[in-house]
Amino acid sequence: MTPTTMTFFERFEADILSGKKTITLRDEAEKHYVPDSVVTVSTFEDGREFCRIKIVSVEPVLFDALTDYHAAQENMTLDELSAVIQDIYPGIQQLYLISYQRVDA
Ligand SMILES: CC(=O)Nc1cc[nH]c(=O)n1
Repeated sequence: MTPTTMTFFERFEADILSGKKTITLRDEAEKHYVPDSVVTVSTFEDGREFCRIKIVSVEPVLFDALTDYHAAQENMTLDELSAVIQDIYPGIQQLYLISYQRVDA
């Protein structure tokens, strides 16, 4: 079934709303998003809905293959992105790069 919701940590909300963060890296459990589908986005902490996004693409990427380009799309340095991903997904190599566009409400 096509997922219709996605959660983000509250600390990412401003970057998503401003268009500075245009990708998210997720694990195996969240690889089933479908390009062109529209997803309601809410905060992980309290489930507050704050926007909708259209999924552009879903591609596998290894943690060790992350680059400055990926980091820029997350509005981070590569060191910051690596630390964030290691914190959220400790020890995971296989990630899924989900690219998205904000959809007007
Ligand atoms: C809630 C949650 O897992 N949020 C994540 C995980 C990875 N990247 C991201 O932007 N947000």
